[in-house]
Amino acid sequence: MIVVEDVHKTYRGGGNGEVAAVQGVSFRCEPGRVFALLGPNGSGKTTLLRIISTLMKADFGTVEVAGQNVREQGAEVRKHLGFLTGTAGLHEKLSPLESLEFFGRLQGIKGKLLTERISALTEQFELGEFLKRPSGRLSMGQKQRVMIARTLIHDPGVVVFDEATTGLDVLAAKALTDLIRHCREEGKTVLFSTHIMGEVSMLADDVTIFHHGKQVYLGTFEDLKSQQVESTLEDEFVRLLTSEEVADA
Ligand SMILES: Nc1ncnc2c1ncn2[C@@H]1O[C@H](COP(=O)(O)OP(=O)(O)OP(=O)(O)O)[C@@H](O)[C@H]1O
Repeated sequence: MIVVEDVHKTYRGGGNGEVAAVQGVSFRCEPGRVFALLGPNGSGKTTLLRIISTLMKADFGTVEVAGQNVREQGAEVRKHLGFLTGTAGLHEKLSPLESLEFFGRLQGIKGKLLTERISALTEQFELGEFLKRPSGRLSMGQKQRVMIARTLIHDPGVVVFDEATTGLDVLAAKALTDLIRHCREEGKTVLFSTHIMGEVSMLADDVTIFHHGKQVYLGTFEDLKSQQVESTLEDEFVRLLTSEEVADA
């Protein structure tokens, strides 16, 4: 479970003055459901996901992951959470096996348990053929599978994907969408960000739409569809964004 309550974050300094990236956001992601954070570029998605993943602190508001407060119990939160971003990379010289061992140890897993986790993930993501090859010599799709396995090494109950399909071809993107469905079947809490409505309609049970750091929609995907005014969901997404701009003006 992820509970986000009235979170605010403003970037200060850096030459561009103040940027109010997240402005009073609240929602709840339930176990066994997939929650999508949909928004255009610069709407605050990454900022919020970094706060949820303990990589950044909010100015105001609270976030709980698996019942733990991200500000006060960061280490505990990280035990329950896997975080994958589209910009994540692998150390070129380390093999997938070495990466998995390294990240497993970082999560406090060792010995027989670590060996068992690595062999389960090797099977699930078909890493066997290149498990000991330096990562610099893997294809994009192979690297992506290793990064997913690395994210899941500690079998987290909560999984967060930040624009994780960016730059992937259809097969690699499909592997990721299959994984998201698999996580839901296993009863995990899944939160993913995207700027693509098609990914939301393929995967999400619940959705919030971000614009300029504020929520212009929060509810189930079914309700979004049933309240739709425009003929396509893509047009409905644009309508929700532009009506918020009009309201702000
Ligand atoms: N470190 C930073 N310093 C100053 N401003 C920042 C910083 N990081 C992000 N911003 C600004 O905060 C706003 C929200 O950015 P964020 O990256 O959270 O959005 P996003 O929805 O993830 O965008 P994208 O889809 O392009 O990745 C943007 O206006 C961005 O320029």
